[in-house]
Amino acid sequence: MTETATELVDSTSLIPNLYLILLLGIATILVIYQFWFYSLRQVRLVTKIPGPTPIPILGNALEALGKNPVGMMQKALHIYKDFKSDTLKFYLGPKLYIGITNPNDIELILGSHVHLEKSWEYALFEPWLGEGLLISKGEKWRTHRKMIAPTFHSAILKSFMPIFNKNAENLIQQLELVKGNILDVHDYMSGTTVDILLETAMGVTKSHEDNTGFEYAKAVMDMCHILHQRHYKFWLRPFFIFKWTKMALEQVKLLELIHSLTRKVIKRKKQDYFARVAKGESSLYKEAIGDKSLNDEKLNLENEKTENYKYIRDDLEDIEENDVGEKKRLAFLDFMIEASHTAGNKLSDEEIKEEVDTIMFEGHDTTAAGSSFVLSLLGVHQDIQNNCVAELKTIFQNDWTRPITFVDTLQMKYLERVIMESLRLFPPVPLITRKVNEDVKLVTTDAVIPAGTTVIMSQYATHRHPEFWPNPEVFDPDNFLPERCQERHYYAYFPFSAGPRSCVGRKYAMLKLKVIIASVLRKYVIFSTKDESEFRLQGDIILKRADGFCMRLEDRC
Ligand code: HEM
Repeated sequence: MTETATELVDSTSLIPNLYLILLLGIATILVIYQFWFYSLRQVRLVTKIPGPTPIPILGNALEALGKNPVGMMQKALHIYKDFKSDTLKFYLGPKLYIGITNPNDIELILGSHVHLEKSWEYALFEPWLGEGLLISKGEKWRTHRKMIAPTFHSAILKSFMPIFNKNAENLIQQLELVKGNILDVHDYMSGTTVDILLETAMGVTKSHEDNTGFEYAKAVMDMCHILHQRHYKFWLRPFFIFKWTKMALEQVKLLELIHSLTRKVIKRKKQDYFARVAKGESSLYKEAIGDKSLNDEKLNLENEKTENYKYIRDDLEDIEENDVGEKKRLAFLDFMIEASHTAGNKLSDEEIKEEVDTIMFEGHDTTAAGSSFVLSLLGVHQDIQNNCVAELKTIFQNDWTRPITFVDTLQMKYLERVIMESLRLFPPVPLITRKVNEDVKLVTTDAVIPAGTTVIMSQYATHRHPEFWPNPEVFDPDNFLPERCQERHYYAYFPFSAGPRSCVGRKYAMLKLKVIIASVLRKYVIFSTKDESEFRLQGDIILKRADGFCMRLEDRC
């Protein structure tokens, strides 16, 4: 053989060798990875918990790849049904997630004063909400919650009734233009909810501030849209990737608009506050917290009474019906400014801004989806719609168009059950997560959830748990008759979460839902264009119908 021929043979035999070395290298890395992975304490502790088999390095991430929110929801439900287990585990990379659906286990997390920390996924909200109530932790969360909870006091909520009524009337005027046609009611609910929040949280209407109120409302809706996108397109979650996208530029603009208006309004509201103090006006916030400041023990008792038990029955019953005068009709923001000037409290302007932004975010999409599901279900279940109307007739008798009073809402017992049942089948927040910082021994299995794990609790799954709900898939408002509630495990139903970190706005939400839905029902008969089994759900931050909340409204004679 010539010298050139030998060189050629040597160089071609080198190529397969390189592949072989590369393959061997990868195999060795994978073996070492698997060895390391299975030696982790968190992995060893949960071997008894079932779940899809993770692949090296990626864990179970491929299950979600290429899926839109509808596909994600379907995939999650398939996995849950396939394993037929109350406890499931999965991994994103080496990160462990455990889903629990049995109320006895959920109580260990939600009922605890220890497991209060949100998981890292909530960081997505930080650029908008800063360290507002939804994501703050530790002492900051405790002190802020203590200051802010009284701003949702019944006396204050009652003062919002005229705003709820005025916006319900505006809604009806918009619906008048499209009655008889097929419409997506969510568009209308979303707009109305944002308008109501603008007024009740910030004291701003769309006509205020040279159109800035209008722009603000739109910016809130657009920001919610960006958050939803980042939620399911999980590769957009890390900021170092997201910051290169067009969406990030849009987010910067939207947040500039949102934050600058909030700051401007805070400045103006502070001047109003000092003017009220100079005039010696009495404070509704002080009335709400009572003369004594709330000490921790009282706060805990309040939590147990209201957060854990009362809202399942009529959480508004404790309010007397005496009118709150026009001059006292203030917004949450005014009350927060008062709170920040109440002895013992500390709340900077920036912190007030974060809390107002949090209310705008938390209160918007949740109630828009909640009310849209109620209307969709009433459109399907004509008999239940008729029962609601019969109740409204006994309340309003011959005066079918007058504004809805607070006392009226207390009498809407059947409608309340309808709303609760809708929140059971279609909870606007379909799952919540917590990071546990200590090991948690579960009640329903031998397993221990290791410290550092993200625990997922799905309202959607637990609200349909056959052990706790006799006909879980059937829409039956009587599930919320007092006697049935008493028999059921308290943590079988938690649309507003439960325990010390539950939704601070739940009474506000229930009151607003009653006014909006009763207003629509007084005016229109609702016809759904689809049967309930045809609703296509998308598992986003907020549960929605991917097929739209389509219905037709006809005049109720
Ligand atoms: C149907 C309507 C609503 C539903 C289903 C709902 C549900 C929830 C849920 C499940 C949580 C716990 C979230 C978590 O742990 O990650 C929560 C928290 C919260 N919600 Fe709501 N919510 C609703 C309406 C509202 C409204 C109208 C407001 C304000 C006006 C509000 C303000 C808040 C706030 C500030 C928190 C954080 C509480 C804390 O961490 O201490 N929510 N909500």
